[in-house]
Amino acid sequence: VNDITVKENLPCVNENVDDVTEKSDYDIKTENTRQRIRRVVYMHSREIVEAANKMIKVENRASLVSGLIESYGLHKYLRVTEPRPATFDELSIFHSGEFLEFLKSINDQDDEEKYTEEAQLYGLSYDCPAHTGVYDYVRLITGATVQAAEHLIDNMADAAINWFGGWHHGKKDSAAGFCYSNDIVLGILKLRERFSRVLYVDLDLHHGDGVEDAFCSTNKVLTLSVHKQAVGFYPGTGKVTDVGCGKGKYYAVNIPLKDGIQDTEFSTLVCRILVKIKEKFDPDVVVCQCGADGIIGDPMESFNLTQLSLGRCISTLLSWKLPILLLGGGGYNHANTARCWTYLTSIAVGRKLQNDIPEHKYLLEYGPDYELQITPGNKKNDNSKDYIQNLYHDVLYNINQMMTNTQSR
Ligand SMILES: CC1(C)CN(C2CCCC2)C(=O)N1c1ccccc1/C=C/C(=O)NO
Ligand SMILES: [Zn+2]
Repeated sequence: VNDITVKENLPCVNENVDDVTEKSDYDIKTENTRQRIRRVVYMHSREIVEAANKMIKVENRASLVSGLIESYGLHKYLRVTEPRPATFDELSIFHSGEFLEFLKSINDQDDEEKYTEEAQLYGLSYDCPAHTGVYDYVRLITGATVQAAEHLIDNMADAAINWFGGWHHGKKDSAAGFCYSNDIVLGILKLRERFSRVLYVDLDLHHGDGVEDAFCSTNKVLTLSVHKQAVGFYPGTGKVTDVGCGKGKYYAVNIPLKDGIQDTEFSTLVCRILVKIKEKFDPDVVVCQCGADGIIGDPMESFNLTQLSLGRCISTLLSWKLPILLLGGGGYNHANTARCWTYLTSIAVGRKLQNDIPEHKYLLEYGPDYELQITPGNKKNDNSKDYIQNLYHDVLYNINQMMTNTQSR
């Protein structure tokens, strides 16, 4: 699918492009021909949807996400790109050879034999089982994220989307938290081949520990994670005092929150912190993990967000006009996750969407309202005003300790 020619989409503009002031017809015409329509690469193929569908705990979610995006006709505004599997060597840029050899060895086994001693060693256990074909799955998902990054490096796109990626708990030598590899770390390492400073933003309900750990001692990658923090809640890391180490001290930023936070409070806090980080760190490229398990209706039953929160964060990041990589992640209410990522895709391409879910194969999954917009619940908000105020100041204090990009050069 080629990206649309400008004349076709004259009436619609990217909502982030500055408004055209009063101009003559000629100016408006030339203005529109010159107007930047964001080039958005969208990683998608039947093969990756089928592989992602098989992932336990998110069965069939991939079909819902890609089905809803197509039902709104958004693929007409996207550069749909078939992902290629990552090679063993590409995966070993971050993951250990032993871990990869193990994943390869169990790829063709059927499910029973997997809970061996060795499996436990690599983070695969009863509550994080590896299904048949797990190595093929890891190659495809990770290859898609790395390839999306390559499009940004080659300036083939202004934004790149891989809703099948975003597995932020993956460790160098083990699976963790249902992440069998860490596609995000490999995507960031790919971006670092070309970009000097990478900003990583993690909007998932859970702390992005795998990505933070991988880059905790460098000042070239700033990791920002906003997540739930509660006793016994996975993974348990990500306190506001967790700021990174060595040369990377103050280049890890954590925003730990309690249950019940809503759109306005969440997006105001995150966007104010993003603006401060932009000023101090001056990133060249952005990677954003858009995990949707903080949305109301998710079985995690924690935050009280709708897709508007993530939308406001993405709009802020897009307004910076930096190359940006958007990734998926958690999200266990599959219809709401599809609603969220379809909405974010529409912001990236600058198209407004009707609230009625279009007629398509999975329409029934969106009952009983059949609407795109998610309605906030009336959960108690455990985040007091004081807690949010103090948290904001603590986070700002940490950011101000960061050497400005000029000082640290
Ligand atoms: C098994 C699933 C992934 C699903 N789930 C819920 C929702 C639906 C059924 C119970 C969990 O708590 N999970 C987990 C179990 C152990 C460790 C981590 C996670 C989730 C990680 C995550 O989302 N990171 O972003
Ligand atoms: Zn999560």
